Amino acid sequence: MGDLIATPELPQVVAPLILGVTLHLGLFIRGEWNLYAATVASGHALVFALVLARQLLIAPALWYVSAIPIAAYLFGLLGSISVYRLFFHRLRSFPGPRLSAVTKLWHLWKVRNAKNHLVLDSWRHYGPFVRTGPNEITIYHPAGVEYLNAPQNSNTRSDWYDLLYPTVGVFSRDPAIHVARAKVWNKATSPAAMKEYVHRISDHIMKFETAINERAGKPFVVNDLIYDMSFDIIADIGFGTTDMNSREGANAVGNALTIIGQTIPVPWMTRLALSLCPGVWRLPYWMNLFGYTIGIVEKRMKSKPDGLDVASFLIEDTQREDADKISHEALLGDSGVMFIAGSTTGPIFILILYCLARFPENMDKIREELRGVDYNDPNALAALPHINGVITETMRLFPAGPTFGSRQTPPEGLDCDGVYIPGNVKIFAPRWSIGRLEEAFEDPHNFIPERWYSKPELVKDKRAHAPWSLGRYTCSGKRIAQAQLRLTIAVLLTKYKISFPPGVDEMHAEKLLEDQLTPLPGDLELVFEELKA
Ligand code: HEM
Repeated sequence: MGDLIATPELPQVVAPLILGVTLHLGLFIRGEWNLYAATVASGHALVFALVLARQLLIAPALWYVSAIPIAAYLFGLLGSISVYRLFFHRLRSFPGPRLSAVTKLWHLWKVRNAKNHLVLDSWRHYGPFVRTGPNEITIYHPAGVEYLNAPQNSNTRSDWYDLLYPTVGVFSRDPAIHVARAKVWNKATSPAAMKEYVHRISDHIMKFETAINERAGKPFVVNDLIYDMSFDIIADIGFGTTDMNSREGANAVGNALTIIGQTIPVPWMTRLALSLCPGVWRLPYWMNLFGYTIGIVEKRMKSKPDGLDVASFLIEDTQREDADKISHEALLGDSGVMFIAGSTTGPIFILILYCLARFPENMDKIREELRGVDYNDPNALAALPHINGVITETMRLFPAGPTFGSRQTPPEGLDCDGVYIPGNVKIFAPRWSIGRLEEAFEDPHNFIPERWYSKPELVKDKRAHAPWSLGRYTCSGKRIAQAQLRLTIAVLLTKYKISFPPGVDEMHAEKLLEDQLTPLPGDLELVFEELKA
C-alpha cells in the first residue's frame, strides 16, 4: 500500500503554478476572449487529458498524481486572476459586491430565475456607478442611457451582441456595419414606408379584436393571443406573408428568447455552450429560430408580395451595384432581427393592459379623449396625450429591455460628468432601475401617465426615460410599434371594459415577470366586457 503513495516533487507543483500565473498576466489579461471561449476550454481539456494519459502510461495505479500539476496550474491561473481583479484592477476603487469583482459566475448564479432586473436593482444601493463584474460598471444615474448611447461618445456594443455571431446585421458590434445596416432599416421603416404598413397593422388588430370578442364576458389569459397578433404583424410587414401558423411562429421566437434570461451576465458561457453542446438545455430553440428564419427568407425570395415589406428593402440592398458581402450576409441576420426585435411589442402590450386593469381610471380618460377621433388616422392617435402617456408610463416602469443594451467604453475611457470610466470597460444602464430613480421621478413607483403631459413637474430628469434608446441606436421599429400599440388600445377601449376576474392575484403578471432581453410577463388573466352603446 505504501508504494502507491506518491510524494509530489517541487517542480511538479511550482512549474505549473508559475505557468498559470504567466498565462494570466501575459495572455488572458489582454483583449476579449468571448469568441474563443470554446477554443480555450477545449484546449485546456485536451492538455489535462494528455497529462492524465501520460500518467496512466507510466504508472496507472498513481493516476491521481496527474491531478497535482493540474491543480497547481489552476490555482496559479485562478489565484492570479482573483488577486488581480480584487487589488490591482483599474476598477478596484468603484463600489460593488466583492464577489462580482472576482467573477461573473456569481451573477450567473443569481439570475438562475431569469430576474436580472431585480438582481441589478438590488445592487443600486452601492451608488450611481457600481462595479457589477470584474470589468463592468453598471450606471444607476438618470443620464445612464445617455452615457451609453449619446451621439457624441464613441462607445461600441459590448460582447453580449456576439450572441448573434456569425450572422451580421444591424445588431453587429462593428460600428461601420451597424451604420450601413441602420440606413437600410431606416428606409424600411420611414414615414413613406409606414403608409404601406398601417392598413395591414390595422387588419391584424381587427382579427385580434374578433378573437377577444369570441371570449367576451369570460376570464381568459391574454398572453398568447397578443403574441400571435404581434407575430402576424411582423410576418406580414417583415416578409409579406399572412398564411403562417401564428402560434408556431410566436413559439419559435418566444422559446429562442428564453435562453437569454439566465445568460445575460455571461455571454461567453452562452457562446461556449452553443459551440460545445448545442443540443442541451434550451439551446436548440436558438438554433431552431435561425432555421425558421432561413425558411421564411428563402420562401420570400421566391415570391413577390403585392405591397412593400421590410424584406423588400433588405433584398434591394443586396441588388445594389456596389453591394458587398455584408449586404448579402445581412439579409439573414436582419431577418432574424425582425423577429427578435419585432417581438418586443407583444410583451409591452400585455404590460399596458396590466397597467390599465390595475389603474382602471385611465381607461375612462382614454375613452374620453377618443370621442370623435378617427382612430384609423395614425396622426390623430399620435396627438392624444393620455393614450401616449399610458404607453410611456408603462414603458418607464416596464421597459422593453429591462437591463438590455450594454456597451463598451472607447480605449480613451468615458467621462460621465466628472466620473471617469476607463477604456474597454463594459457598461450597463438598466432601464428597469433608472425608471424608478427618486432623483429622476417624483413618486417613482406610482403609475401616473399625466407626468408625460399635464404634470411635467413629476419628471425631475427627462434623461432617465429613453425607451426607444437614442442617438444612432434609436429603435428602427419605433413607428411600427407605436402604430400597433396606439391602435390596439383605441380599438379595445372603445368596445370593452377590461378588468381582472374576481379572486385572481392582480399582480401575478408582474410578480412572474422575467428579464430575457425583452420583459416576459407572467400570465395575465382578464375579462373583456362589451360596453353598452
Ligand atoms: C414597444 C416596442 C419596442 C421597443 C420599446 C423597442 C425598443 C428598442 C430599443 C431600446 C432598442 C435599442 C437596442 C440596443 O441598445 O441595442 C431597439 C433597437 C431596435 N429595434 Fe426596437 N423596440 C420595439 C419594437 C420594435 C419593432 C416592432 C421592430 C421591428 C419591426 C424593432 C426593430 C429594432 C431594430 C432594427 C433595432 C436596432 C436599431 C439600431 O441599432 O440601429 N423594434 N429597439
